[in-house]
Amino acid sequence: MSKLKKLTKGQTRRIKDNQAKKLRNKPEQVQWQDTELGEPENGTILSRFGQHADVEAENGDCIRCNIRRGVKSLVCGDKVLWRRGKETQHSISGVIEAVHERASVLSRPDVYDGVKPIAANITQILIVSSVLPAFNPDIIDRYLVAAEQTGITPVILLNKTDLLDEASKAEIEQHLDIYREIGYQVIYVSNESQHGIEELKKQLSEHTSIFVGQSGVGKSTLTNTLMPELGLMTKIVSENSGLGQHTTTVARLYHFKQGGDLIDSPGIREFGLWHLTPAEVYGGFIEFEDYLGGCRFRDCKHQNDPGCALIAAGEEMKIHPKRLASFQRILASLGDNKLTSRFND
Ligand SMILES: Nc1nc2c(ncn2[C@@H]2O[C@H](COP(=O)(O)OP(=O)(O)OP(=O)(O)O)[C@@H](O)[C@H]2O)c(=O)[nH]1
Ligand SMILES: [Zn+2]
Repeated sequence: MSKLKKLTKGQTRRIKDNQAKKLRNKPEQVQWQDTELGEPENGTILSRFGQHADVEAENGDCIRCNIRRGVKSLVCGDKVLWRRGKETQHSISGVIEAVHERASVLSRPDVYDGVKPIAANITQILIVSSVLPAFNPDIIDRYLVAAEQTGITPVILLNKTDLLDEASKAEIEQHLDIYREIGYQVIYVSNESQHGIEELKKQLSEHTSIFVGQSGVGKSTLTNTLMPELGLMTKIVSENSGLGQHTTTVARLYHFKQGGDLIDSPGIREFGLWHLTPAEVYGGFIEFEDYLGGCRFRDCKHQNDPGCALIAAGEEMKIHPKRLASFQRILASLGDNKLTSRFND
């Protein structure tokens, strides 16, 4: 362990100079007087960048705002109270005063703060799967566990149904029926044949959704099918210098024409890869709840331990053996049942 050395005078001065420089380089900070602001209005955060956020007003206007210092946490999807600036010559045209209570929050692990919220008020997580890359129930189960952690409803989507042949269809349908029996909703779609797209549009219309799933299952293609105008919009924003860098990394809320919202960002697409504890995995297999605490040993690993209530339930077909096997594989993959995280390594 190295001891912290006292800073020299020169080091202290350089740190101060750097801090002063940072403050000078800060983006435009408008100091609003109370009389320069309109009445508080409700709005939704479309995207947050550092000291600023884009708010959507109830009339659909998009206004770039400052954030009051008292607002401790603000992310895409937050419902806020904000005030419009009466002066319109600034690029920043309002102030966010307060955040309404969140119905849900999606957070990712963070080395400094433990967890960091990245989006709020998501009501539905669409777990996208396909036949190419091969249908993989273990990955779906892992996403289900992560979704259950957030309390946000997951829906399972099988994409690329145009690629299903008779043999693979029977096998996959059988597996998806297991999810239906547990109580999850399953939707079949294809971007290619448009099969199920109308049903999907209906499913999205009353919700704020995110698409998750392994690479190549068709999340981007689905987004393009549902929002053909989005590809164009992203391009225009990226070309508008100064804003482009934000649009590619920061979570942003988009509207579907037919109703409903989508939140997307590279960070959100990493959802499900975040660390899990054995207890979280157990909690994420919702049909195992009845057996919680029923094992003979308190530290039962549910692998081949004597008196394991889950193994007994699997043998009696009270829980599906395929789900039990997947549960056991996920637990084993956590590595010695210790916390594992790519972020905390
Ligand atoms: N046959 C068929 N191919 C599809 C369908 N949907 C998407 N694809 C193809 O699948 C490939 C991967 O699609 P993407 O939309 O890039 O997948 P993604 O999930 O966004 O992948 P990442 O961006 O890596 O996370 C592309 O070549 C698509 O053309 C479909 O319904 N049927
Ligand atoms: Zn057990």
